[in-house]
Amino acid sequence: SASSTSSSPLDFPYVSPPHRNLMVDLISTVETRLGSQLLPCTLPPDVQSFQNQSGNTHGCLHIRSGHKSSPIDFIFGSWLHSELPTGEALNITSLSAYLSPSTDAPNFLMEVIQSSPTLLILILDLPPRKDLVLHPEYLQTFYEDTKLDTRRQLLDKIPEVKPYYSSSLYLRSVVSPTAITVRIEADAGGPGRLEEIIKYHLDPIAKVVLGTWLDQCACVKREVGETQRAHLQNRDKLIKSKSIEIDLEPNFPRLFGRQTADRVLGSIQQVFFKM
Ligand SMILES: C=CC1=C(C)/C(=C/C2=NC(=C3\c4[nH]c(Cc5[nH]c(C=O)c(C)c5CC)c(C)c4C(=O)[C@@H]3C(=O)OC)/[C@@H](CCC(=O)O)[C@@H]2C)NC1=O
Repeated sequence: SASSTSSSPLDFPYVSPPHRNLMVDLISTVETRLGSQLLPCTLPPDVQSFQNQSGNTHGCLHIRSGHKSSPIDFIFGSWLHSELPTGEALNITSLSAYLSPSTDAPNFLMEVIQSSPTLLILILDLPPRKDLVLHPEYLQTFYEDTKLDTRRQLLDKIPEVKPYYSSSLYLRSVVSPTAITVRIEADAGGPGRLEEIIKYHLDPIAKVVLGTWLDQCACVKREVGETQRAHLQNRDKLIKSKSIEIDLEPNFPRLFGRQTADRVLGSIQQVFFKM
């Protein structure tokens, strides 16, 4: 149906063209590949797009749940723009996909946080959904055989790329051994340098990681026993609530005011926990 292939209204208006093109390309790749398995976004319009009283902070959120028969739990894309008192702007763009307990394959996570024209943080990973020490075959299948670490090593070669350590030890524990968590400071090369790194390095690498997730995680049948499924359900629930707690709860009330933050977080929880 038309709704299954509708391009999402996420137009990422506040970021540079290479950054916008990357996000739009990734979302259209997901919608093309998985659109037939996804329900349309059912968030209220004032949650799909929201802003603070003074209108200097805007957010846009698009979440599509998978059909009951689909291994996709939901996929969300979002952008957040906040003008800082210094005149600079904070831009956060994200694309995440959560799989349902019918499969134990990894999820997909990408967050790009830009806090100045020359400083960008990239989190790009397939977060594991099973303990890698207890399940070495899981490490082999999703992280060794897919050669994901070569992408991380490629990025490492760029002089402006440095490791990024989230202030949250919990989030550091959630990502995979091949996770890309970097900060890119490109002030030396002038304003165009950061756009160049996004266009020629982040773009192709993000597309390979998403392609790996689509081919090896979202579209592959995995056998999950009853007890394993219950364990997965619990683990997924914990990660979802911790992500909201760490990502959103510290910032949303401050950025949007209590009323808007409560409305948006309430809607997110309804979709995340199928309430
Ligand atoms: C599962 C593994 C995860 C990892 C590894 C992870 C990483 C990080 N996210 C951060 C943030 C972040 N993300 C989003 C998008 C978003 N998140 C959710 C969650 O359900 C929804 C529903 C949406 C769409 C609305 C916003 C709005 C936002 C912030 O404001 C916050 C940030 O940038 O502050 C500067 C950072 C916080 C910790 C830190 O400062 O180090 C850190 C980099 N977040 C994970 O979930």
